[in-house]
Amino acid sequence: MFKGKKLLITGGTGSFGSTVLQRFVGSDLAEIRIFSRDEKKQEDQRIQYGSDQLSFHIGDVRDLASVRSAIADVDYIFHAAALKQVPSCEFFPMEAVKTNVIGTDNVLTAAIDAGVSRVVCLSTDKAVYPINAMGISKAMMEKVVGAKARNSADTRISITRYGNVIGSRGSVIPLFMEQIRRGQPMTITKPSMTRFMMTLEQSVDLVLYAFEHGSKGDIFVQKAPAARLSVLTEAVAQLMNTPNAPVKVIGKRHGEKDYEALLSVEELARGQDLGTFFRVAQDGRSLNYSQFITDGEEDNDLSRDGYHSSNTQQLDAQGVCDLLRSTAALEF
Ligand SMILES: O=c1ccn([C@@H]2O[C@H](COP(=O)(O)OP(=O)(O)O[C@H]3O[C@H](CO)[C@H](O)[C@H](O)[C@H]3O)[C@@H](O)[C@H]2O)c(=O)[nH]1
Repeated sequence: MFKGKKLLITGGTGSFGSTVLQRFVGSDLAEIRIFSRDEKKQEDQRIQYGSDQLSFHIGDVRDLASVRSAIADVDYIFHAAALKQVPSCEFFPMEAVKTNVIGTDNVLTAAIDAGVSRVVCLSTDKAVYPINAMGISKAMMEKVVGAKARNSADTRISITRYGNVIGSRGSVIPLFMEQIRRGQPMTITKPSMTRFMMTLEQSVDLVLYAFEHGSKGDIFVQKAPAARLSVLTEAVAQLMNTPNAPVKVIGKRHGEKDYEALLSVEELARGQDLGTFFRVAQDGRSLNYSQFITDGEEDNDLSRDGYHSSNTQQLDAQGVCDLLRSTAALEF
């Protein structure tokens, strides 16, 4: 599928893009094109890989013209560019709208116009029952993707949703590690909070699965275990050989949830369980609702709970340690 093709990664200098590069540099892709705003991070990747297979485009998904020029002649897109920090999006919600909603609309408009054959858009568990600006903007992003997917004949667009990615840039585990190194207490917001835990490699697997199997508008979710924050600090302390490292409870930050959902009740009821993944197909009905009174389907069983970080498999400290040890981005 990839042989001789050109792949564009928006937000390609982030944690996800870097993991894709580790896997695909040297593959039979003709070109991997990185699209992002930060010239320094692009320069770092250019030096790190020193590969002719890579090309770099400076631009911003908010700017349709820059997106169009980067997308010309591309076959596939992984759309990872996003504002993703919960607290900062709470303070600057319109910035989240510009990047996550309008930016996605720009990427898909340009992709459809350019005849790109497949696009996978990355979303997050925070888009399910969203309560913060980041999640709300990602939920809107999913709606934009759904609408674009419905109306595009030649470009197959799907979505992946996943939870917290261990060791991703700006996330809590590297922060805890840094705090221990500096002899500071680990700042924990609420010990009983749970978060899904996925590795960067799993996030790439999910995108590749969606890329290969996605029909238009499909949402793919990877099943994942979760852990309480208290278990997370215990595991990090253990791996850093500081079992008695102090912890300071600082309270929930703006917009945070006690637990995250990867599938709503309705999505779980109509989703397909594929073993490792769930697939939620797009609702294929048109806006002509009157016909559904006669042709409509029975509601599925809505009695089950959604799929969330408090009812999935819960890891103990040993389980978290095993996961963290397998994460290349973390050096203990
Ligand atoms: O000093 C801190 C900072 C955070 N946390 C807690 O650690 C957990 C994870 O926090 P992160 O900041 O690592 O992640 P978020 O859950 O806020 O959001 C992250 O996960 C999302 C997916 O759910 C997106 O990927 C997003 O980009 C990414 O920041 C949260 O329960 C948070 O309350 C602490 O205990 N102490």
